[in-house]
Amino acid sequence: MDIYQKSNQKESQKMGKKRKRERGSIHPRNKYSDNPPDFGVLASLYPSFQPYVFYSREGKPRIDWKDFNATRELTRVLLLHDHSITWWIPDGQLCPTVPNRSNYIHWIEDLLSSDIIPNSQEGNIVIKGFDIGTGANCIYPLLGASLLGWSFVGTDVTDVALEWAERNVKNNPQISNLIEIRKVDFEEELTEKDMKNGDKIKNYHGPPILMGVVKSGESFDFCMCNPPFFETMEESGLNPNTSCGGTLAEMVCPGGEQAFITRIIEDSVQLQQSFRWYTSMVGKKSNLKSLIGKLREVGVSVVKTTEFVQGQTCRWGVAWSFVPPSKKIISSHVASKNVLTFMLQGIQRNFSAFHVLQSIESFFHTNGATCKLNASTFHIDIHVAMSNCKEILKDIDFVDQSNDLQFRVTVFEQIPGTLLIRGSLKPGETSVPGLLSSIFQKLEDALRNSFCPQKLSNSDHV
Ligand SMILES: C[S@@+](CC[C@H](N)C(=O)[O-])C[C@H]1O[C@@H](n2cnc3c(N)ncnc32)[C@H](O)[C@@H]1O
Repeated sequence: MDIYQKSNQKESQKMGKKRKRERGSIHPRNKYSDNPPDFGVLASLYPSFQPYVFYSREGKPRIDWKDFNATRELTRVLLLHDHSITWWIPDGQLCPTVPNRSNYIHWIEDLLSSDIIPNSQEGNIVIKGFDIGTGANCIYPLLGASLLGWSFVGTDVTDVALEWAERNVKNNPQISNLIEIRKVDFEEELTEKDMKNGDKIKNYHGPPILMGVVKSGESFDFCMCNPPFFETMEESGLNPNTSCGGTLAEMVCPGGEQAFITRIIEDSVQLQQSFRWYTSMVGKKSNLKSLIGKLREVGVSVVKTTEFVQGQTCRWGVAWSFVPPSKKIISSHVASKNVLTFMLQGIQRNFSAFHVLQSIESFFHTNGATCKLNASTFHIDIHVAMSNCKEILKDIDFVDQSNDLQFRVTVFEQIPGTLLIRGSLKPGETSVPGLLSSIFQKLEDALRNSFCPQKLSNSDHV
């Protein structure tokens, strides 16, 4: 290899790493994050896997991702080898990839251990999860129970999914007491014609999802869902590069994932804090945006999103809660000596952080202050000359007219729809006690009126 090829190779490695960083990557706690499965080693340990492994010209062991039998056998040996799970699914059922599904489990683990909402768990209580549409593969309960000791209710609607999920649980007595498979009862069966006409039906009208399935008095730490992504079976066949199987009932729902997840949101409004976190996987980024809008409309207290990237597959995760966020994050007017902050929650969808920044500038500007806006760092340096700013200082009776005030206001995006506004005195600057805080109170009222009028009362008590 000459030097040119070498540098080309280095360059493409660099580009590869850059692309990977840009697109996100496997969760750092994922078992396969530093150790991707070695098909050669697996083939030597598991003869049943051998026939599916071939070697590239460079001598790298590979499998044919379009061969359902190969992907199913890979999942079987990975679950056995790395998780001591005995597992199988019948032909044609959706075949999960283990590293990919593990990312979702680890993201939920992050949410549960974060202090975004207060942790209600004390002591060593087993975490309770609810897997909506667990499938024949029952992958999330099996992984969650074996990796983290979580307990699960896994639901489904089809006989084959329920029968095989039960089998997969029973075949693993070491964790079977942690998993309950629950049948979703419903009267009206969706016909194949209904499913195929899915693109004409935007509202979900299938079997119950949470309401009517969650029993009275039950509560869970989280729910999770890999929803039927597609509106039609034709749409589900768009990716010719993989063959993970998947039947009509597994892959398709009238209205697609948008309708399915919207129903989960509607159910969550009824069930409120019966779940600490509601979560779902989202297959299309365009759907994520409108789902976040819907979540803001129904007044959830927190929304979090993530990207799951595994090889060529990219999916998103959305999580929300009705539990009031930890005081630490949202407390209004946290005053340290020269720094004040307040949160603006429930900002209407059509407004961005930049709109808020501009509105802060115009608030001070129309009140006679001098402002210098820096759009790249989202801050404004403000100079309030007492003699020019009578309006803003009205009702503030302790002002020493001889002193000017210089401070910086910065806008931080916390989560979608929530901004943190921070005001800090210029280094070395001192202020009449309470002056900055009084000005800030006026700014907060003005911003709330402009950007989140309906949230005025809500934000007062969180
Ligand atoms: C895309 S598959 C996911 C299977 C598995 N969780 C996975 O990640 O591989 C969607 C599953 O949801 C089930 N399903 C559809 N509607 C449902 C409902 N209302 N309640 C529970 N499960 C449902 C389907 O039968 C199917 O098994």
